[in-house]
Amino acid sequence: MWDYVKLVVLGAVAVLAAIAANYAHDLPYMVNAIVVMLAAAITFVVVLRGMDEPKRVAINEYNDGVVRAGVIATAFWGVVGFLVGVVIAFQLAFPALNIPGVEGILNFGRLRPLHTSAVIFAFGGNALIMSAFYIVQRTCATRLWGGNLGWFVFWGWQLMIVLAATSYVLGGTQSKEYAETVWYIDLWIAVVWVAFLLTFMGTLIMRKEPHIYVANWFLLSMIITVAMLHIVNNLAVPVSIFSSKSVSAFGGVQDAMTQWWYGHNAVGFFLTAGFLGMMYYFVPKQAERPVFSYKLSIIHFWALIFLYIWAGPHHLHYTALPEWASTLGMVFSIMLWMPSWGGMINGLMTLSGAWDKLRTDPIIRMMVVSIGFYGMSTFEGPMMSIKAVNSLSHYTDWTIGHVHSGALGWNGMITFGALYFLVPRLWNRERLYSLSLVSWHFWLATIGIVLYAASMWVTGIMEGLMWREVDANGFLVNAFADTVSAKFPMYVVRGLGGALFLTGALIMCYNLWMTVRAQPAKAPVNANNFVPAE
Ligand code: HEM
Ligand code: HEM
Ligand SMILES: [Cu+2]
Repeated sequence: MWDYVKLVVLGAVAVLAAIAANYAHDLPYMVNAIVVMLAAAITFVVVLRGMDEPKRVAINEYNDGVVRAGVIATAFWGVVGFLVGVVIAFQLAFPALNIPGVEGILNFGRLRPLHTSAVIFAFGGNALIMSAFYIVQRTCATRLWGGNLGWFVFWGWQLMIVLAATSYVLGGTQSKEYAETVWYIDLWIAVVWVAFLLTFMGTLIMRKEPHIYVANWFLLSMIITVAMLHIVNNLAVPVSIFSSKSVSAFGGVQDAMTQWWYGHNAVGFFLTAGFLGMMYYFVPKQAERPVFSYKLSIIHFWALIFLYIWAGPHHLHYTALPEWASTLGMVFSIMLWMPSWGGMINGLMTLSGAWDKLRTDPIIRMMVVSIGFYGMSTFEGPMMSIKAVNSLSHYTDWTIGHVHSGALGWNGMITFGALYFLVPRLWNRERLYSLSLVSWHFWLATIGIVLYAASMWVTGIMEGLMWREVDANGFLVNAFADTVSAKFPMYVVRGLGGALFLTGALIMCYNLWMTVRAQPAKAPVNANNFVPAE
């Protein structure tokens, strides 16, 4: 019966999407409608073919299939996102790479949001979803709640990524940074995200373990806050149901403030709180030590979520924003330094008594460097939020360097650590294929990040100073183009740093692939964790 309902819904969606494609006002809308039509049609066939198959029941407590899929998606989108990053880095160094014939699709302006969304939402998002599903099952000692809802979240998220990517390159955007997706994709994100919340909450409620481990607090706060930020920032009225264009519910400085309330907390909850959830689970596991101070982790949690939400105005210093709001953002950002370092210390000190592992275990080394970069970027951030500093750093590459020491160092490295931790366990392998390849990855990534961050500090401070320089009569000394040409060598260095980082990620993919293919399986396994129902 349920399968018939699904078929009717999917069939209807496919037909409606075809009609929408026919009436489309613009190209991104039409292509998106065709993608939806194909996705619905493929799902229709999958459901239809599955109808005759005997239903199976789980014997194993955990639903690991969806986590395995998440691991593959994380690695895949990571490589795609880093590759686009390297391309746009070289486009900035060599403008000729904005190739004339395909300029409308592959120029810097179209590829930049493709990069940011690919790394944050496709790579980071899949990393968060799969770790949340893994961690919540382990720490609650129960199977993921909601039957196939976890799979809906997984595939719904991949569909979102494909829709976003195809619309960006064709010019579909609502021009809000990190929230470029047009209105109907935003609606879909809300649906998938609520399903994610339900799966996670349902599992927490069904838990067999009385205590809720702190990693789950971080993950849950991430899911709830992102839902709130996403919905408010994307409030808009579509121009037509057949158009990708919409009009924002906010205007002027209110629009800017809402956007940076969103943008800052996307960093605070998506790229920080969620990844801290990963840290609080995977670091103690890999180190085989308990969290250094559980009490500190609770203080860290409440202080972090209370302070983060107020700091958004530091993105709008010296704009039309009222002075008091800007000062408020600055003060909360500076206070934020403390819980951030509390978390860093808690992560690092978890290794106390196991420091020797730094020599023997390249995965721990990766996690430690990740926490180190977390500490560094959460020191740099509060400093940049001070108005006097921001008047130099804002609009310069210093911001870009700050972003990537957080993104590559913290988010990238902790995710790599988690992937190395998970693959042997999820595929029942004795060990990773090669630890020396992990070491190679570690060094390539670390050197890549250092090249990236250092070159951006140099260009950032240099261009900030050049923009300020005035002669004795008060006239500006440098034209904007002078700063651009002065930055050229450093842009090449940044591109090379990115290429090293990407190479490391490719080595990781090979290593993980060989772990699954070539390593002996552990004692008897029932790969699917399923048996026939009778
Ligand atoms: C191979 C690795 C990477 C390279 C080469 C790279 C390169 C770039 C480049 C060239 C830009 C545009 C800078 C500009 O407009 O001046 C950029 C922006 C950005 N990238 Fe990356 N990136 C990489 C990885 C990542 C990762 C892993 C993340 C996040 C998890 C990330 C997040 C961002 C963000 C948020 C921006 C926008 C920054 C802003 O507007 O201030 N990148 N990246
Ligand atoms: C205590 C923690 C942090 C504070 C107070 C902070 C503060 C800041 C400040 C002041 C800016 C520059 C705003 C501007 O001049 O436009 C900024 C930009 C940014 N930061 Fe942080 N930061 C922190 C941590 C992080 C971390 C850990 C990450 C990444 C994982 C990160 C990602 C970003 C991004 C993506 C931007 C660029 C936004 C844009 O203009 O597109 N921040 N941050
Ligand atoms: Cu911010």
